[in-house]
Amino acid sequence: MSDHKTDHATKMTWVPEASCGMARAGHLHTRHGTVPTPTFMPVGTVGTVKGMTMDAVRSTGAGIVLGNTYHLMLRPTADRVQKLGGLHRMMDWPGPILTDSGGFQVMSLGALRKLDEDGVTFRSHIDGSKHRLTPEISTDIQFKLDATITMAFDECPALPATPEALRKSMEMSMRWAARSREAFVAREGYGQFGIVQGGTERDLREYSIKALTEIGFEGYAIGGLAVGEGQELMFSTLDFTTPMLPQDKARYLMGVGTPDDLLGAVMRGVDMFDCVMPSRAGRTARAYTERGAINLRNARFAEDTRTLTPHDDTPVAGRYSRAYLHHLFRANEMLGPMLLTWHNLAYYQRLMRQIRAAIVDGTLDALAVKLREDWAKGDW
Ligand SMILES: CNc1nc2cc3c(=O)[nH]c(N)nc3c(CCc3ccccc3)c2[nH]1
Repeated sequence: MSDHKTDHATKMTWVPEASCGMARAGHLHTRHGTVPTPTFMPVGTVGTVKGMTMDAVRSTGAGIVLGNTYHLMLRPTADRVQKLGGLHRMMDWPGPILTDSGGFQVMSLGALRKLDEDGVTFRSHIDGSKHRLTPEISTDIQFKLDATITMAFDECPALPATPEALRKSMEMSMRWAARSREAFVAREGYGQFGIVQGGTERDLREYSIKALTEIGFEGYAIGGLAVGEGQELMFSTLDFTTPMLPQDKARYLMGVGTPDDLLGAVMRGVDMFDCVMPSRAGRTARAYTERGAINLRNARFAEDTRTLTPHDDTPVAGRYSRAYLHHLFRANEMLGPMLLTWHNLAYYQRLMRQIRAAIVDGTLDALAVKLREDWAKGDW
């Protein structure tokens, strides 16, 4: 008797369109719409992409936004989000939403925590109250949030770590992945992603992929990276990890990254990305441009009448001078972080569109050379 739960494959599918070397262009079809990949997903941790209305987020071309089990279970709680109609209704975002499972945030945010085979007990960084996350609790919270894509509950070990410690952590995450899948309620157009662990060890990554693909998920995330290992180790880990993943499922590299990280990871077969950098940089006067990043608090921008980028495809890009943004940040005006977050997210979306178009017309290698040259040139 087959296990009906896992056989009842949800209709979330990733369909390839073109490839260029290891890079792929495709579409992710979900209950809340279809998203072209490669795609960059803005982080909306507590039900908001900080400083942005969802109309502004949509204007950048973003397709999927992220939410966070850890933050939302603490405030306003999963039950209240469910009462408010789920994240889509509460945030007024009709597109797909991916929520992380919370384990990563507990490790990096939760002050005191106790980890055991069953799950993790931790105290809220907001009011010190005690909470518990297990694969079942995390999966149920993501159901109440009405996440389009649910992430398996895992442990993301800090690097550097010994191969033995990485193996123990990865094996527990694989047991948790099976429990997460068991707790997942399959619905038309919804999906659950398994998270590959194993640090930078090829044999552990191989074991993890085997375990996850035997369980069967609608997509696979590469976890355990972007935790300080550096770009070289991240890329070398991708070099042997992505080829072992199923060709017909989306791959999501968690927590990545800078524009140069995105380019290199797409060229190594990754389809989906998330990173707080463009948003966080927007709040700290750091602007991403075609010529690298610049700090708008710097006095050299005080009378610089140029815009941030030659493109004028967003309400921000072609309208505001560097001098004005410099003034807003010096004056600590809230419009500064709002406009610069908008600009940075639009830059990331424009970059992903450029990369995707180059995959489709087979010119990705030439684009990579051009992008890296321009980033190295420094301000235009
Ligand atoms: C910045 N680097 C970074 N490395 C990560 C590794 C993991 C990992 O191994 N497991 C899980 N579950 N998440 C990770 C995350 C968080 C990504 C996220 C944040 C916000 C919303 C939705 C998703 C990571 N982020």
